Amino acid sequence: MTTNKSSEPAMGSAIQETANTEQIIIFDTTLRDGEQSPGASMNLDEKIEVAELLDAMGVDVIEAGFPVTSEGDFEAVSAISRRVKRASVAGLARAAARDIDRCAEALRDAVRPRMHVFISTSPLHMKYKLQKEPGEVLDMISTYVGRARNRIDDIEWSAEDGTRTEIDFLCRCVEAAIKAGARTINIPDTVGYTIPEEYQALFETVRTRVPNSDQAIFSVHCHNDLGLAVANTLAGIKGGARQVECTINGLGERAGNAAMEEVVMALRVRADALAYHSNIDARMLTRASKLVSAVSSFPVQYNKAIVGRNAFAHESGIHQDGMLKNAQTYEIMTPESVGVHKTSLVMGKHSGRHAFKEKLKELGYELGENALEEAFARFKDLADRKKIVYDEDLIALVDDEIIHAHDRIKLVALTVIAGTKGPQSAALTLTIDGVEQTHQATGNGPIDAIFNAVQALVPHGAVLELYQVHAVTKGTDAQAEVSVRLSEDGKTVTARGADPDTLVASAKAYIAALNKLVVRRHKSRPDDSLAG
Ligand SMILES: CC(=O)SCCNC(=O)CCNC(=O)[C@H](O)C(C)(C)COP(=O)(O)OP(=O)(O)OC[C@H]1O[C@@H](n2cnc3c(N)ncnc32)[C@H](O)[C@@H]1OP(=O)(O)O
Ligand SMILES: CC(C)C(=O)C(=O)O
Ligand SMILES: [Mn+2]
Repeated sequence: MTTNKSSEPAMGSAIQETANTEQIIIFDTTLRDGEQSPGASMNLDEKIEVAELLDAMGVDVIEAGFPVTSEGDFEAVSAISRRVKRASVAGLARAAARDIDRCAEALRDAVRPRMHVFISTSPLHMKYKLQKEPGEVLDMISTYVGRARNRIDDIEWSAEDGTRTEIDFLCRCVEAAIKAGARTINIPDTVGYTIPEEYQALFETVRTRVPNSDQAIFSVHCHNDLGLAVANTLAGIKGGARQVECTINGLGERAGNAAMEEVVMALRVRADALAYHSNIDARMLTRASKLVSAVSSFPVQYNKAIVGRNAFAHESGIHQDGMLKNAQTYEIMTPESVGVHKTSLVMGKHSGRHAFKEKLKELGYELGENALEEAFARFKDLADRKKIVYDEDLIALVDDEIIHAHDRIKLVALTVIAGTKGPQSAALTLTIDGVEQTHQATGNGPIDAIFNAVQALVPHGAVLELYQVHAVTKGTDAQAEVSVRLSEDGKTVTARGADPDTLVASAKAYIAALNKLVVRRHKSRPDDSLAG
């Protein structure tokens, strides 16, 4: 489906160049926090493939894993460190000697290694999880950030559960981390608890109150427990954060992390309101989404922003009409800008004439006004009965329309009683040369009953040589395509009928074959009457 891609910018929809805006560092944690999603484990080769794609698409920091957790994680971080040449490669470590030493070892071959040390700072986490006093945690920050810094220059420190931490204590922790050598300070919303205004204010306060805060880059790391991960991420940026931690498809613990594709495109599409940019090649977002979905076995929800299969699909007639006139009426970014080949105008029961006509044109059909109206009415009827109307369905429908426009026998109605308790019966109404006639017949099965009813209404001596059914498309609501071959006086005709109801398709096919036979007969016996 081709849509009119007007170059005229619509309000708020312009995709702007990023030259004069500040850069946001994109820290991808698909391979670490993303892999913490239950059931999302990836093997080594898969992780390497994802890391290479992240590197190619312009991710600044790739968090490759948590080396102390297992041999597999250690090997993944080591292997990715050897492969990735452009992005920084990060490994996670608790505030513990073994974690830090293992992490440094795993990052040994990285061109740009980063160690990410974390410890909880909220009263709840310190008391129940770590079972440590705040003073002990403060000391651990100094000790272990310092230990990490002795091994690697680029150290990030995270205040786990930062958004539920007392602000004075948080400021003291951040100050200690910077003093011990941390270059990046991450204040995660570990449990997805914060709201945008609060998160923005948190960054503003910490940056104002901590001495030497300008020596560090502040980072956001948001979880989606309340569905606010991306909103909070953007608020954190407004509060002064310049690094965003995110994952492809929003994969991550529980409800997931902020989705990279959403953050990147929010920055691009709303560059007028948010004066920042990332270095991500957005055209690779869809590919990355598909890869991560495949390797993690996590399906992408159909209506997922940016990368969901419906993100650029339109079914409603009014929207489709708008799209055909100017794509910006219903799209705030082009599908191409995120690597989707093109907008799709999905044909369904909400579609209108403009889209139907356009779709037929694309399939190679130019119908006159009357034929188009008739085909449209039949399409609506089909769409009412079928969830998705595929191109093949439309082709079957229009071919049927074109082929049968001049038929002398037409199907009007069919009611069949079938099931275990026979005999099966069919009540069939046809128009024969414009006159409506009905007959009820029984048979050995519903198809036999239908064919007997046809035989009664249009008596003929033709022999049924073939009856065959196949599905036009997939799914239990697929159209059945029935082929029927009849022979009479040495003449053989074959015809097809399609319908989601196999019995109706059978009746159509039989009637279509009779119509062809009538045409043949007509040539030798022009005055032949059809009705029985
Ligand atoms: C918010 C996040 O995403 S944090 C990252 C979460 N990711 C993971 O947990 C990855 C997988 N984890 C694992 O494989 C294991 O938990 C390991 C290897 C890390 C540790 O395993 P174990 O030694 O068996 O400890 P376990 O996981 O049961 O408990 C965690 C221990 O670490 C301590 N701990 C937790 N966080 C930290 C921290 N940041 N710094 C120091 N100690 C910490 C806990 O207090 C607890 O200590 P305890 O044994 O003295 O009570
Ligand atoms: C390890 C940290 C950064 C984390 O994932 C979180 O707090 O959510
Ligand atoms: Mn997290």
